[in-house]
Amino acid sequence: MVMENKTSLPLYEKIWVKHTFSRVMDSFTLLLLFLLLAYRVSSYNNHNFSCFVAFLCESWFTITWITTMSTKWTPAHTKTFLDRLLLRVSDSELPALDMFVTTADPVLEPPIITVNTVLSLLALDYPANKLACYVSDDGCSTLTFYALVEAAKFAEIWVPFCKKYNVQCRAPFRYFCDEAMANNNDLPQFKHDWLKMKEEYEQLSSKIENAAQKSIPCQLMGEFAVFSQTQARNHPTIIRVIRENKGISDVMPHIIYISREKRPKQPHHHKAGAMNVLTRVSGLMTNAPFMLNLDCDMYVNNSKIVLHALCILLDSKGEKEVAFAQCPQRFYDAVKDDAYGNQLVALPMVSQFTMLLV
Ligand SMILES: O=c1ccn([C@@H]2O[C@H](COP(=O)(O)OP(=O)(O)O[C@H]3O[C@H](CO)[C@@H](O)[C@H](O)[C@H]3O)[C@@H](O)[C@H]2O)c(=O)[nH]1
Ligand SMILES: [Mn+2]
Repeated sequence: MVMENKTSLPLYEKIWVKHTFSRVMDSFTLLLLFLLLAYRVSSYNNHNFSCFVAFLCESWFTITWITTMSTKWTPAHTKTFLDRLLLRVSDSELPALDMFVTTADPVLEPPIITVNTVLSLLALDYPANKLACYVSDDGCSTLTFYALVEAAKFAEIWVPFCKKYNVQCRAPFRYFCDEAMANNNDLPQFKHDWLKMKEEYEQLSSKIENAAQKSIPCQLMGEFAVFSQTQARNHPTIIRVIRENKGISDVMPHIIYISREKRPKQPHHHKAGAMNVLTRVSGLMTNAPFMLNLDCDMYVNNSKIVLHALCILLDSKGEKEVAFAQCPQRFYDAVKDDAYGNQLVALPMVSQFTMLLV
């Protein structure tokens, strides 16, 4: 018997979920929809306007139904094998990664939220010298820049703390929400470090909060001077390296602030425009073969997420077939009963219910 070479084992596996019953039901529903449309066409009468409107609405519903169904047709769980990846690729061989965070408005998207997103990225379980975090600020906000400069200082203690105690959720505002976290580690030093870290985070929050209360968040001198002649929608490009990684022993990744050029009559193409600039600037500065993108109101809740994604992207099959890996989104601080439907829980239920009405 030949022992299987450990380095040739797949790095991920797709586990298909069986759902024959719901497939049969969905196919039946689709058949009913087509029959209904066929009936509308066959009984079409030029003078019956309501019949025409009904036909249009039902056609639209059928298209929406098919689109929704196609996303649920072949559900699968993806299982990744981190141990196999780490056997195959050593720390020094792991590829570099450029991480992009976009923010657009310091009022609608408070900088403390963006700061938490950035902190969760800086503390990822991945060699820090391979990581660069780029923040695109479409609001060209002194406050956002100030918050990032302060966050970079806090990160110098936050990142080692997360790694030392293997913290799972590395966005401090979520981590410190749960007092139980203070007691879930038996190391004698932990409680002391936890309290200190909480205090430091509260100081960072209040610094940013105080700066937000002022019309000018801080003195526009030194690295802030560049903001003295800018307007949110009329300014040249600003690129600032907030923190530079100093090599293999440094635990902090690069942090780069970018506010792309904006002119009043020039279309900026929203997030797509920002992403375009991020890829161009990072292409010149670090040019990593992989990119990770988060909105400013998201955070990483699994510190090994990059390794999981690499299991898919570096796998011999995945390498050829997969262009990107995306995590399912989970929502925090949702409004009771999801009144605005943000969590997309209601959509499948509504489409089933509408079917009943049809
Ligand atoms: O001119 C802009 C407008 C938006 N954004 C950023 O783009 C992201 C998403 O914008 P948002 O208005 O929050 O859209 P959402 O509907 O909440 O986001 C979802 O939908 C977007 C597309 O509509 C996707 O790009 C997002 O990834 C997805 O989370 C945020 O980080 C914004 O800061 C910019 O950088 N520049
Ligand atoms: Mn959003």
